[in-house]
Amino acid sequence: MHIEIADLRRRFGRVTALDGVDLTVSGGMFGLLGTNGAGKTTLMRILAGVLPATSGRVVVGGNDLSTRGGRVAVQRRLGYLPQELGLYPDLTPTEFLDYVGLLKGLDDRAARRGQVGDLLDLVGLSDVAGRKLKGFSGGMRRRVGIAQALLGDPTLLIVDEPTVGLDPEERIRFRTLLSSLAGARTVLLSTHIVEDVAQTCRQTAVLAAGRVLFTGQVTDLTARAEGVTWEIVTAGSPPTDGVVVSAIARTDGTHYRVVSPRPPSPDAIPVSPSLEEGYVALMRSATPLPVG
Ligand SMILES: Nc1ncnc2c1ncn2[C@@H]1O[C@H](COP(=O)(O)OP(=O)(O)OP(=O)(O)O)[C@@H](O)[C@H]1O
Repeated sequence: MHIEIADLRRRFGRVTALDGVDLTVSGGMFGLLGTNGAGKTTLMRILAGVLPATSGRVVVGGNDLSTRGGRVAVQRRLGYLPQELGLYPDLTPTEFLDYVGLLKGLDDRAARRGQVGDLLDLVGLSDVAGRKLKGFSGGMRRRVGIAQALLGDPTLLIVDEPTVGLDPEERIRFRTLLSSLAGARTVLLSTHIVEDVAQTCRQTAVLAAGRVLFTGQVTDLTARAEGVTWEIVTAGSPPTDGVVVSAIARTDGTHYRVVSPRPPSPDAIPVSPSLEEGYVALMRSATPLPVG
């Protein structure tokens, strides 16, 4: 589903959460990166039709979100997993999904129950379908969350920071699930975890202080750190020039990877960057250096 955003602004009192966002999203999985407070949740909530924009234009699948008709049309084709999804602790996943299905207008009881069963299968929760939600781990809760978002077979799936707080194994499992859902759908994934985008998305955008700093192919964001990423191996003190992205202690010394416009030491070796290093290079180039 095609999304077109033009000069989108949203203020909360004196806080400007979105400050003139222009963005185009087409099918597949799209990663929205940004630090805490960058405006990701605000953008997701506007796209989901639960928060109005202050100004600007958002068109989703040909529907203008500034009109009620447009919002209703989009909500019919939308699945949304907000950052904080309230689950009813005394319900089982089957009961919870059945309830959300009713709210989404899936009136045919047998068809709804069928869909709930299929979705529990898809997210790997069939074995615990009869257990109360209050005993579920963070990863299991997130999987219930994605199942409720998928009720009604939406063509657009919006997921806000879905991997926060998950252990590494759960995180990998969850993002693999998201990738598998992106085939025929557009999946918009908001996150501050660069690795989630590196592993799942071809297209990405980076938000900072309510503005789009970058939008395009993930490989082009990685390329931002081309020629400015270095490796240094030393048993001495850490490099002070540039941003140290990783430090791994090995028998021959600590291996530092550094993003810096200049070689951070005479024996620094230029290396191929990762997406995380591309992100760091972008953020660094966008941050004015302190004067003096
Ligand atoms: N309902 C609100 N009332 C007042 N300020 C808000 C509201 N929602 C968001 N903001 C402010 O807007 C800015 C953007 O917030 P937003 O939650 O969209 O960022 P984010 O990128 O999703 O960050 P996080 O990853 O921390 O959720 C922040 O300064 C935040 O404090």
